[in-house]
Amino acid sequence: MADNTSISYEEAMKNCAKEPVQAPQCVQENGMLLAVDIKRGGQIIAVSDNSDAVLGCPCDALMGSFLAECMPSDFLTSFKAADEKLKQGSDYEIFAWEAGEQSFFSRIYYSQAWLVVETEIDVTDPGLKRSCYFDRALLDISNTNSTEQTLQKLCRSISELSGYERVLVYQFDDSWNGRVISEHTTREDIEQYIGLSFPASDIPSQVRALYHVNPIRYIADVDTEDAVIVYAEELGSMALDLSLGTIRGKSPIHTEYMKNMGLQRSMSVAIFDQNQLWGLVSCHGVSAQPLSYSTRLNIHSLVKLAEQRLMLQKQFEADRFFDRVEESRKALLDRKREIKSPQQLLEDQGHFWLKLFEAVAVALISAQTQRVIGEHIDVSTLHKVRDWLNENHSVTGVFSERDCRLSEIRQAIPELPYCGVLAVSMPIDKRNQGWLVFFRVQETEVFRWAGKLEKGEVREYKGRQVLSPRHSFEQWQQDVDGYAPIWTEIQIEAAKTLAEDLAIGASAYQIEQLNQELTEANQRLEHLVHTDALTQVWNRYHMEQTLEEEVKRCKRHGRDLAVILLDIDHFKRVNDDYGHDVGDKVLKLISEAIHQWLRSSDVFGRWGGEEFLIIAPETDLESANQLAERLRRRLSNLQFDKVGQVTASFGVAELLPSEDRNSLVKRADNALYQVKESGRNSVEVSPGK
Ligand SMILES: Nc1nc2c(ncn2[C@@H]2O[C@H](COP(=O)(O)OP(=O)(O)OP(=O)(O)O)[C@@H](O)[C@H]2O)c(=O)[nH]1
Repeated sequence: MADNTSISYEEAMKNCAKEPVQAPQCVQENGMLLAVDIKRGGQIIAVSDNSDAVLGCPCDALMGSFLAECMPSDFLTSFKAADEKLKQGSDYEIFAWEAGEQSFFSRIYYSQAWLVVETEIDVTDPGLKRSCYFDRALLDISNTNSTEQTLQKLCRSISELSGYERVLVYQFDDSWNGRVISEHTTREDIEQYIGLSFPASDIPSQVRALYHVNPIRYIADVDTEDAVIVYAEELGSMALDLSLGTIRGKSPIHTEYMKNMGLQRSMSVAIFDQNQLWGLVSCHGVSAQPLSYSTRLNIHSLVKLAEQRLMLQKQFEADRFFDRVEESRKALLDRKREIKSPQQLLEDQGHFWLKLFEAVAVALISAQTQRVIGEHIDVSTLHKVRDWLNENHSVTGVFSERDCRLSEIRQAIPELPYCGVLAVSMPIDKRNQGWLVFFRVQETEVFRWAGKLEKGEVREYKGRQVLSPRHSFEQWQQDVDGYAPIWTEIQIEAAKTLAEDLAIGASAYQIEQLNQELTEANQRLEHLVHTDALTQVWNRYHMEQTLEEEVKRCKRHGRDLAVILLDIDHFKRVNDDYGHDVGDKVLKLISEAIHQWLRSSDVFGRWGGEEFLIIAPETDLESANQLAERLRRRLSNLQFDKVGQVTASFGVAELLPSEDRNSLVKRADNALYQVKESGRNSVEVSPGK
């Protein structure tokens, strides 16, 4: 992200990435190295030329001899145990040993078939009461409650423990620029880097890769010459891989970089988040001062403790976030409340989600639904978003984007004013995939860089263009547009969970809708089964059932029950003279009229053709007779379009204690027949009780 686009800069970056980050044939002079051939019984095949200064034994004397012959017994005992552990699979082992008055630390590891032994004298760190500091530091760090606090304590503790004048923590961004998020300095004249960003090129990829192998890099003193490793003659041009070591030689470019920064010594320790390089603790010293191996181990322990605290705090933050997500889920899936449509659920929860996801708009887009909470987005744009998501991301069901300039969705839908998009599919059904989509606006990201990578800082090194170590760490500010804040893993996970819940909500709602439709269909069916299609009064089936019930009820309670059977007179003529349609209309009008003239307790239905039945509960024969007479008169007074007057004949019967419904209707029918026989438009009563 550095402000450099020139070809020479990019080439130089690439060349830098090829550059080894160590001088392979050297070790720093604070320790000595020897390598042995295990197959040849531990014969020494490489020795650094400072062996005399560290072990008191010159290089020539060690070369070709066997470990068992030239190393003291205390070393050999510890070495044996450590070597066993290496054989069991550990990458490296360390152990302390003594010879005469002197204490030593050795670190052993394999470089291909050779076993490498690095040894340092255990110097006493001047002015430090290490154990007390270390214990205090452990307590301090383990009692911290926030990332900021943890890192502050870590920087301060390391500085106190080691005497480094500046200890800082870089956190990497997704482009591997390191931002200084915590810093402790011991002197006022030490420049502060807090808040500044160091470009990715300062810690290139091969350096970052090395931290995965060996999380500590220690430069004892930039000004001392490294010791050269001498190899046994028969090995020709071999080179040991010292990646697992701590005293590997300084790369000239790194040395120069440190000098430009005004540093005499440094140590950096990687901080990991689940095997991902999260950041670096970088310790800077402006004066030469030895740092014992054991203090370096202590610093590593503190970093490991802080790493645990950071991850715990991160988990705690994630838990808090998920607690809020859970709150929302409960509301979405609350079975006690009425079942709501997905749109209603979005309306209920949308504003809460906007805060939770730091978004400006959230939309639910499916074939049936387009609903947005927050900033307005028009429907046609929402359709395009859905179509684009269906076409490009329906398989994974997730799409997240933060970069305006690279965003495929922005290129496909230029009118979409957002560059931050997080979309998760709602698995309602495969053909009709719905999407829950969050939108963020672009924000200006401010970088305060420590120094500027200028074209002029590309230079020739070993015949090719490389980046020159920077001379200037002077601050400059760069405002980078075109990004929305990054969508974090937990936000993506939470969005997926909420979309699944919404999909469940949508299904429940669909089922509820279907149930309602089914109930309505059943009601319609019930109506059809019991109603006469032409006149919309009860049909014969219903009338028979009702009469059966009424007969039973009236007998049980000893109540009266009467029926009136009526038949329209000469109805055939109506059909013949005016047509069937007119006949139908007359039947409908007569039904409507009689229905209106009856009491609500009377049951009126079509018995067949132009014949109708009235069931009159709680009605004796005389009352039924009067009712029939009243109906006959009112009917004969009606005037029908084209047809004019229409009359009907009535047969009345009351329920006798001994009879059933068939007999009751039969007697009414007989009475009706008599009316028809004797001239029509009259009422005849079957003899009563
Ligand atoms: N338009 C129409 N006519 C019907 C319907 N149901 C029965 N009819 C007619 O009603 C007439 C009944 O004729 P008939 O049984 O001879 O009796 P009528 O002409 O009414 O004479 P009487 O009952 O003796 O007074 C027939 O022409 C049937 O076709 C119907 O749903 N619509």
